[in-house]
Amino acid sequence: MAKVKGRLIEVPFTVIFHHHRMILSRSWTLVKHFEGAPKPSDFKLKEVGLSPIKNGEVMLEAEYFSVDPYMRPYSKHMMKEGDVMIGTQVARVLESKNSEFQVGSFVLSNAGWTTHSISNGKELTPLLANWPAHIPRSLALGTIGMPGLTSYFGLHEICCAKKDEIVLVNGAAGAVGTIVGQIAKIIGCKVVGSAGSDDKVQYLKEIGFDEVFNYKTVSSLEEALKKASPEGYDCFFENVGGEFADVALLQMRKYGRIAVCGAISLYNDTVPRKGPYVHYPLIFQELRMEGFTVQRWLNRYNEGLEKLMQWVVEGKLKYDEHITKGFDNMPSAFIGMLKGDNIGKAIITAK
Ligand SMILES: NC(=O)C1=CN([C@@H]2O[C@H](COP(=O)(O)OP(=O)(O)OC[C@H]3O[C@@H](n4cnc5c(N)ncnc54)[C@H](OP(=O)(O)O)[C@@H]3O)[C@@H](O)[C@H]2O)C=CC1
Ligand SMILES: CCCCCCCCC/C=C/C=O
Repeated sequence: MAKVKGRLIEVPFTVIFHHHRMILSRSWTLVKHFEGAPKPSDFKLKEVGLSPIKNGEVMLEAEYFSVDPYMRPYSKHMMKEGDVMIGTQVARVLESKNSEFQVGSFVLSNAGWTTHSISNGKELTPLLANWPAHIPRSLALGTIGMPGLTSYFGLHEICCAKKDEIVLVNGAAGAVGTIVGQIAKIIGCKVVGSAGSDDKVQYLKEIGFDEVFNYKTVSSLEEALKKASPEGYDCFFENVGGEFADVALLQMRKYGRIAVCGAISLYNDTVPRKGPYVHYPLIFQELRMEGFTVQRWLNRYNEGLEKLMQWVVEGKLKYDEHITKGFDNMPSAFIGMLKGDNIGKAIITAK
C-alpha cells in the first residue's frame, strides 16, 4: 500500500489514479548543509509520485536547469537539510487546469532541482512572448534571464558606466561577467576582465574584451591590473571578493563606482577573513561602493529582458553555455561551476 504524505506518494508503489498516469518526480535534496566546498555526498536523489493536478494547477516537466553561485550561500539561509535544492528551471507545461498556462507552453519555475512539479501558477513566469525559434530557451536561465539582468542593471544602475570610461569585471568568463563586458562595450567603454584559465582569456578577447588576464597565473594582481589599465578604473563590477577586491580597490580612479555583485571566492569559507579594509580608497578616491541583488529591479525585468533579447538577436551580445547533459549530473555540474569549469552560463539538460 502506498503511503500518502500530503500531495506526495512515496515509491515504490503500484497505485494508479483513475484516468491519471502517475508522474514520477526525481529531486536532488540537500543531505547536510555544506561545509567548505560542496561535495557529491551532500546531495541525495529522491523519487516521489505526484498526485493528479487540481483546478488552478499545472503539471510541469523540466527541460533545462540552472546552477548558480547563489545556491551556495543561499542554501544556508533558505533551506533545511533534506529540502529539494533551490533553483530555477525552464519547464514545459505537461497538463493544465489553469487557463493562464497552455499545455505545451514554456515557463520559468522556481521548483528547484526537480524533474516534475505541480504549481498553482503563482511562482511561474512565462518565457518572453514571441521567443524566437532560433534562440535556445536555456538562455532564459542565463543571458536573457537572471544573470543577464544582473549584468544589465548592475552596470547601468550601480556602476553608472558611461562611454569612454574604463570598466573592470572579475569572474569575467562566467554567466554574469561575459554579459557585463559586452554591455560595457555596447555603451562604449574600455573593458578589462580577469578569469581563471588561458582558454577563458582567449574567449573573452574573441568576444571583444580589450584586456584580459588569467588571475591564477599572473605573478602580481596589482601589476596585471596596472598593465591592463595604467590610468586605473572608473567602474568595477565585483563578482569575486577577497584578495582581488582588495587590490582592485586601490586602482580605482577618483569618483569610481564599485558594484558589489558577488563574492564567489568567499562562499566556501568556514572562517570569516580579515581584510585590508576599504576605508582608505573609499575616502581618498571618493568612491561609491554599493551591493545589490538583481531582484531590486523586479518591476523592470521586462525592460531588461527585451533589451537583452534584442542585442542577442542583433548579434551584439554573444552567448556561450557550458552544458551538462542529464539531471543525474546536477551535483557535479554545480560543484564544477563553483570550481570554474564553465565558460558562459552553466546549464543542465533534463535528459
Ligand atoms: N547580486 C546578484 O543579484 C547576483 C550575483 N551573482 C554573483 O555574480 C557572480 C558570478 O555569477 P555567475 O556569473 O552566475 O557565475 P559564473 O558563471 O561566473 O561561475 C562562477 C565562476 O566563478 C569563478 N570562481 C570560482 N571560484 C573563484 C575564486 N576563488 N576566485 C575567482 N573566481 C572564482 C569561476 O571562474 P574562474 O575560472 O574565472 O575562476 C567560475 O566559473 C557570483 O559571485 C554570483 O554570486 C550572480 C547573479 C545575481
Ligand atoms: C529559487 C530562486 C531564487 C532566485 C534568486 C536569485 C537571486 C540572485 C541573487 C544572487 C546573489 C548572489 O549570487
